[in-house]
Amino acid sequence: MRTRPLVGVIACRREVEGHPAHMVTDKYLAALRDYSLAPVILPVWEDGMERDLLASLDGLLLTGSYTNVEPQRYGAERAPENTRDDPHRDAAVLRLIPAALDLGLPLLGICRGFQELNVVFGGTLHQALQQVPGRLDHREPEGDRETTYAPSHDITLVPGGRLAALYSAPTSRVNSLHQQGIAELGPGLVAEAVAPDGQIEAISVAGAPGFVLAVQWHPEWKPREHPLHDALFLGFAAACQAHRVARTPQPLGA
Ligand SMILES: N[C@@H](CCC(=O)NCCCC(=O)O)C(=O)O
Repeated sequence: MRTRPLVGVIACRREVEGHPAHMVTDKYLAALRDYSLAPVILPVWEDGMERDLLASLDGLLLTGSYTNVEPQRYGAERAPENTRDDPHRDAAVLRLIPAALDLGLPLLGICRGFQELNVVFGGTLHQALQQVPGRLDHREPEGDRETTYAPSHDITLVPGGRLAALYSAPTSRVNSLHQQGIAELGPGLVAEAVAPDGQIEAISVAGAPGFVLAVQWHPEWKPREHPLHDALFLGFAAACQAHRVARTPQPLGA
């Protein structure tokens, strides 16, 4: 009897040894495992298989990536600083998100995944926050992984929001490894946390019945050591577990 909820994890398209490949860095998969979730890597195809894939899953994780959503997806000209694309992922995720929401699947977006949710809802992105007057430089600090994923700026949670319902403190301090960020928030999305410079750092979908949250930072980095990251994954895991129970036929008389 399967006990762990299955969570789809979107891949990035890469080339490995000259072959097209699908890639997910291990920390996303390890974080799901550490919260008793079973990760399933989802290929980034455009063949309409998303509903078949999602129908057997209990959650969807949209990971970060060093690539960016192509600017034409939100009607912008490419900025010179915007040099890394993944059109396969763009095409796949822009189909996966509506399908997951339609199925009522718990959804957690991280960094690029956060930006993807905004673009799917018709929002736009700053392509180089460090060039935007009044914005901090949100790019990752120089150093080893412990340095780059260490908390680097504060966030303030929006009182009464979905994120605040998971984590009671009004502020936290999060890591920051992104050059892009929300410019215009997509219609139907709700800001859940902001940085000191006003940059939106967490969003949810207005009226979504279940767990649908996306964050600009990286909670998958040692989540058990950071109370807010831990609260996010505990909330996501509980939602995926509830989805699995609801999907699993109960024996008569149970
Ligand atoms: N490319 C976008 C999103 C940044 C992002 O997802 N970074 C991920 C770093 C690698 C990882 O931890 O997965 C931007 O620059 O804003």
